[in-house]
This record gives sequence, structure tokens and C-alpha cells, in this order.
Amino acid sequence: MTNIVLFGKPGAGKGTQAEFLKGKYNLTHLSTGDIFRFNIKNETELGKLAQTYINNGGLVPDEVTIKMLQSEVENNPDSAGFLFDGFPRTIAQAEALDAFLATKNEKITATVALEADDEILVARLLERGKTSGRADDQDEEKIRNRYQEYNEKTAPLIGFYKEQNKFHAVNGIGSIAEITERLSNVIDNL
Ligand SMILES: Nc1ncnc2c1ncn2[C@@H]1O[C@H](COP(=O)(O)OP(=O)(O)O)[C@@H](O)[C@H]1O
Repeated sequence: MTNIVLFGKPGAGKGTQAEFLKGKYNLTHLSTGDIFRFNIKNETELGKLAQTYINNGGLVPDEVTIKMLQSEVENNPDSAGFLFDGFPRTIAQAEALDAFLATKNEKITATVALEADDEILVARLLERGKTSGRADDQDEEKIRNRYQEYNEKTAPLIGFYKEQNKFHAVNGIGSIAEITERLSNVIDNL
């Protein structure tokens, strides 16, 4: 099984690239952001719980997110591998993911990060907010909050995966196709 974590700040292009990579490598794409948004739209219990955190640019509590992610993996027993997008976002999530995969004799193969400058990304998110309908993309203060959450809670994962020799970064600025190629070069050489 190949299990890839697609890593990057809000707006780095994870969802866009995941669309290409999942087909190319036959991976099951699990986007925690998409799953939360689906649940919010359908007004499920999970959606109601996650909504306030998401709309304010905060993170959904680990306990909720980890449980949800595990059930998504369990729901895909025949998968040839997973592409995790937006997960893990905290050290606790990363540790829970390792422990969970270990129970299946599986592990994370690699983490691939899309790198881009904060100011470029904030501008991208505000632009996306004009059409995405996402409340968390429309307000600069909420966007700044997401970067603060990233810096405090998610950035420490870089060290976590570097220690395991699993961290690979690519330049996230360029055309979509160029970036897919950079990511593919990393994945092909794993
Ligand atoms: N792993 C996670 N842990 C906690 N909250 C999450 C996680 N993944 C997504 N969320 C919530 O969903 C929001 C949107 O996620 P996503 O679409 O991945 O955002 P982005 O475009 O910022 O990368 C996050 O700001 C957060 O509130």
C-alpha cells in the first residue's frame, strides 16, 4: 500500500493536486475539509459540531477528526492506498494515524509538501472566497486565524516527518501541471 500525506498551508493547492494524483497513483483521496463541508451541508451531527470551528478559521477538535478519519479508512477496505489531504493537522493526529495504520500493518509512505509564501496564499484564498461559498475564505481575519493555527499546530509536523525521513517538499508556485509533475517526481522516486 502507498499512503501519502499531502501537506501544505491553507490554499497551497492540496485539493487541486489531489484530483490529479489520486487517478495517477490509484489512491483513495480523503480530504478532511471536504468531508466536514459535506457534513455541514447535509446538517449531520458531525457537521453541526464542526461548523463553528471551521467558520471561524479554527481546527475541529482532534478527537472528532481522528474518529472521522478512521471510519473513512475503514469504509474503504479494498483501497490500494490513501492520499490524505488536510490530515494530519496536529501532532496528536499524526500519532493517532501512525498507531491506527500500524494496527493494519500499514504505515505512511511519505509526506509531500506544497510550499508557497503566506501573502500569495492569503490573496489566493480571498479570490477563491468570491466563488467557493466558503465562509472561511471570505474574511481576511478568519484566513489569518487559519495561518495562525497552521503555524502553531500544523507546522510542527514538518519536524515530526523529517525525523522519520518521510518529508519531501516541492515548490508550490507554478502552473497546475508543473506542480503535478514536481509531486510525481517525488512519488515516483519513493
Ligand atoms: N485534520 C483536521 N483537523 C482539524 N480541523 C480540520 C482538519 N481538516 C480540516 N479541518 C477543518 O476544516 C477547515 C477547512 O479544511 P481544508 O478544506 O482542508 O482547508 P484549507 O483550504 O485551508 O487547506 C479547516 O480550516 C479546519 O477548520
